[in-house]
Amino acid sequence: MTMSSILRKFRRVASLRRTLFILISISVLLVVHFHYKLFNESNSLSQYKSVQPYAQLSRQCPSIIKSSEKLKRNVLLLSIDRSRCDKIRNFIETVKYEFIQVSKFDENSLFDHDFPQFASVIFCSFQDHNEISTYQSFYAALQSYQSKHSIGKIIIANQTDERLYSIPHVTTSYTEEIGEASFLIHDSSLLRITKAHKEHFALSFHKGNFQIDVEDGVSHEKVTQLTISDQWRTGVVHVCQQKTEPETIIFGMGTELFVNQMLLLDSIYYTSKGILQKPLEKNIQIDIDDIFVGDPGTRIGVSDVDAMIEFTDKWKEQIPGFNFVVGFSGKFINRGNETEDAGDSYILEKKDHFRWFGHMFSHMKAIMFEDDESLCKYMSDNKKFGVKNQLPFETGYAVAPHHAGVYPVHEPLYHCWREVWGVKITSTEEYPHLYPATKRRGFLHQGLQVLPRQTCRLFTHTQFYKKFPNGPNSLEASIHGGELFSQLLLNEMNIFMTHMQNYGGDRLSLYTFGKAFEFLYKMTNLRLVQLPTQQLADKYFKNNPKEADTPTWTNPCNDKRHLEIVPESRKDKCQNLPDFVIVGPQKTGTTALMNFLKHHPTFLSSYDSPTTYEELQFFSSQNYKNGLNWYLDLFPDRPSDRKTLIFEKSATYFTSSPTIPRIKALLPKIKIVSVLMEPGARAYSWYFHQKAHNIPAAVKYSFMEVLNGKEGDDSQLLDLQNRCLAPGNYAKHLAKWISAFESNVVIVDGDKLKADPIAAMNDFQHDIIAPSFVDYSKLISFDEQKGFFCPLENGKTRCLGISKGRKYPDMPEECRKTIDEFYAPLNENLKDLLLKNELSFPTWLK
Ligand SMILES: Nc1ncnc2c1ncn2[C@@H]1O[C@H](COP(=O)(O)OS(=O)(=O)O)[C@@H](OP(=O)(O)O)[C@H]1O
Repeated sequence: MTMSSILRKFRRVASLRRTLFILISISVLLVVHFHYKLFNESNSLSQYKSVQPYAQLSRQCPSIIKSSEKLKRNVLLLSIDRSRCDKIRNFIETVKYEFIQVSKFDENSLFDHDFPQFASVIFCSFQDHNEISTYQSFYAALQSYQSKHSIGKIIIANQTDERLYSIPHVTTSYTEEIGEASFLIHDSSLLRITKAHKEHFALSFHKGNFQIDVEDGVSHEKVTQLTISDQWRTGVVHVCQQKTEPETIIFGMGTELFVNQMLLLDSIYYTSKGILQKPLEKNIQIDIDDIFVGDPGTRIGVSDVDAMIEFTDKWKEQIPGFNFVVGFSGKFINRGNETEDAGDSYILEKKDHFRWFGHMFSHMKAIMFEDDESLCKYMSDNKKFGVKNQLPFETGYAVAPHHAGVYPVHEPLYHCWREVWGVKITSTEEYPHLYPATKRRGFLHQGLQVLPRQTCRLFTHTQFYKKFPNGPNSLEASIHGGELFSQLLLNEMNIFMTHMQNYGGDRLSLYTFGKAFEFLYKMTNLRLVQLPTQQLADKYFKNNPKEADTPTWTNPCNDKRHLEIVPESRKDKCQNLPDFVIVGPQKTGTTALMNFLKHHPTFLSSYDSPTTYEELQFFSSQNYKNGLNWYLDLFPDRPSDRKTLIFEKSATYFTSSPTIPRIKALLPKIKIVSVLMEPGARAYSWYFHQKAHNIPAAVKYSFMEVLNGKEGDDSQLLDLQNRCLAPGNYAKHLAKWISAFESNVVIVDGDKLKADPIAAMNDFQHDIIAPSFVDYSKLISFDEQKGFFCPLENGKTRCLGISKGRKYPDMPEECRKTIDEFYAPLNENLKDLLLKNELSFPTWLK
């Protein structure tokens, strides 16, 4: 090699180095600049503006004196038009206060001895307050209740409020403006969650806001004030208790503004004298769904891992117990570029800074595995990876890859989680549905505690601030008073799902949560804390005992997103759910009806259940815990070549209280078939049924003794009497079915079904709108030996077994008289109910 060629090469290398140096310097500058931009530049919504300071007002109303009364923890929502309460009800449901909504203003309906007490009163609009106060006796009774228990009231401007309303001591003026205002929250006596702010902050607001002015001489607190076009207005006002009026908190704008959401919580607390309160401490957990899963260029490197650790340490100071909870799929380690592979090794080295849970080895959906064996094997491979790398596992917790398998439930996932990992807790955003987020709930299934999970709008593809869906402002809005802020404010517990990609790129997760925590702590006195997941789950289900139960199963066919996460082989199953259910009551001829329908070409009955035979008793018994798939597997496939109505019958449904909401949730449009036999004959038949099963009280006491049982008698006798007679109060039970299923309730005349089933079955085909009509005289015939009509098979009658159509003596006259007297008024109620709902009368009722 000549000297000149060496020099040329040296120059080339030097110029390459120079270029590299310049490039690196530019990138460093860019990174520093962008990092600064992202983490230090304030956004428009949280920015404090320097407007002309407004005189700070001092507290005028007394500080809260906590009540020692044992009032029921209900919020009373009052409105003439129920829909005006929709937004407030949604808010109350989100924070999980119990509530009673009243829209009929007869004092007896509110204050009779059954009516539960309440601890806070909300008028859902100014108009409602105005109009309800004209129901004088009701309003007086309400005020006397409020004064007796020192309960204040809250009045909220609604978007339907379009004129001025008179509220005692207050004048309201309506403005149509929309725009940006400078806000100020004064230090008033009702603040608990909300922090007072001497500085002003900018906020955009919607159409329809009221300015509230209080009469001179009436003590009050201006809780919020805002300037619009340099004019000061009062947004929320607290009128202290007056001689004749309870204290009143008036919201000049609805509940959409986040400031008003905070203040509404505080107002409920204040007006209920502390009876309705939510803890100031909230639980948080941030899961990282899929470490190691992602295309090269989208993954995390060493510096990203360092940033995660740095933020963990910083957040630990504000959030005791904070750690990211990280899911891993071992197969994908070292599948990135060189920098990212270094990041993979580095996070394993720094494993103790995180809490880990196992995904699937290759991050496949659990629903791809139809059987337990292959799914469990896949999970085991991932566990081996975790054990080999000595990852500190978060005991008993896991999340399902791709959100699939937790809800709708994929049973093998539950099984393998328990077997391979000992999982006891998981979380999902799908129960009962992804939207609305405010209605997400937890549940228990197969020994697992399933917690609700929240979204923070960071998905695998959300990597860069500027490319945030709908622009960075939409992220900022969510953080500063929008969706993310509301979740932190309103939910007692938030498990958020993030992804590895949100820690690479612009590290959007660190940015989003950093800003969200900052804003929450600036605006509120709330404090966040993270618990180990087992403690979190125990706490959640203790605080929400109603959710510590089997989920209320919903139909995946009615939710596109749910249907997508049902295993391929089961996707069609929900098409087989029944079109009608014969709900009973017991001993009215329901089995005969079912049997006759089985002989019709276009009615398809459910299969027998392994335990309860021809009755599935899914909605009314422990079978409900077996899960939806158990129920679905008890129905035949719906034929594609002809129209068919699928049905099941369970006579226990008629009187069972959990059944109606469960059927309604799964099959909102289903038809409900009830067979009504003369109730005295039904009671007599039921009594002999018990006797045949050697139920001691039925063996011991005659039917007359059962009818005559009175207070103080043998408890077994009274129990038998109640179970014998109560189902015959048809009107009481039927009213509940009609209220839930309205015109979809079909009545079958039980006496006619027994005496003239050909006519009864023809009526039924008409009422249920059968896909094809058959003449039942060709399908059934009277069987002399049985003494009943029976279906014909190959020209011969095939009757029901000995337990249906028993032989027993006719009812003694004395009993008939007593039972007729008992049911006479109840049958009158039934007549009224059927008439009101345009349902036909059974012959025995006429
Ligand atoms: N065709 C036919 N065959 C047999 N039995 C008939 C028929 N039609 C109506 N019934 C009456 O049905 C009564 C049994 O009612 P259920 O089937 O609803 O009883 S159960 O609740 O399912 O146990 C049964 O009550 P008992 O006579 O007391 O056994 C019958 O009165």
